[in-house]
Amino acid sequence: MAPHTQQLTRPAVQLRSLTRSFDERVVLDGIDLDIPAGQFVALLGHSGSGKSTLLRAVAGLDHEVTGSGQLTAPDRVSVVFQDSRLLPWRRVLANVLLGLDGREAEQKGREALAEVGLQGRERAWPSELSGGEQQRAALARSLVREPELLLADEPFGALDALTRIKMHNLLRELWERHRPSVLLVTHDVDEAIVLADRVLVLDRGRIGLDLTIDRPHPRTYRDPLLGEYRERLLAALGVTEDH
Ligand SMILES: Nc1ncnc2c1ncn2[C@@H]1O[C@H](COP(=O)(O)OP(=O)(O)OP(=O)(O)O)[C@@H](O)[C@H]1O
Repeated sequence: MAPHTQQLTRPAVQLRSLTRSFDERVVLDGIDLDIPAGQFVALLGHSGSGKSTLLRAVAGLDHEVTGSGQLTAPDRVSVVFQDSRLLPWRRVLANVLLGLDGREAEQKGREALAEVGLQGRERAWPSELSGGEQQRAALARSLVREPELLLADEPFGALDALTRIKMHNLLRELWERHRPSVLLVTHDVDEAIVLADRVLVLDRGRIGLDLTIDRPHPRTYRDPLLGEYRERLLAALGVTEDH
């Protein structure tokens, strides 16, 4: 079990020489990383580079792997996955409240659903929601727990391009309002630079590039000044624009 210690001082997440292996295969090879409280960080890397492994380690969900190193993360951590993981036999509000009881919790659940634009859908079944709405409900479920750290593993990967842009705006708005630290795993360089203030590239088990995106929000894909960041990230991923 990952050693999660209560952390009252900054940074929110601290990894020291974090190593994780599956059998003989080393996936994370001595990672050092600090994420200050309230920072929005995106994690890029090739398929199989270990992004999910890193996120699962920070979430304390990596029971199958062997590993070493030190890991500090806040107590209140929420995780959102590519698939909403709503329970099909529970209505939307009941899914959001899962494990929480009482009137106060219910009120917070209703407020969280309103925040993600699902007011009036409290009694719907998950199957009655679109993919984007299901991800909104998943975000509401994480919000209601007032996370200090939000971990998101390709949360918009299965959505169409238009819905994805709406979800980007929503996620950034929620972040502005609640200011959790965020670690967002994505394949999408544009998603990373539009949303995050800092982008990491995982390469051969290490952080190959740690890039601060110094542009104001809201950002759009068309911002020409984001082009330079895109190029640096693509180069770190071994992709050149003429391919
Ligand atoms: N439960 C497991 N058992 C054995 N090997 C695993 C397990 N989970 C992941 N791996 C291996 O660890 C490596 C990193 O996987 P991980 O899922 O972290 O990569 P990723 O960067 O998130 O990939 P993707 O972008 O495709 O989701 C891969 O080679 C994968 O095969």
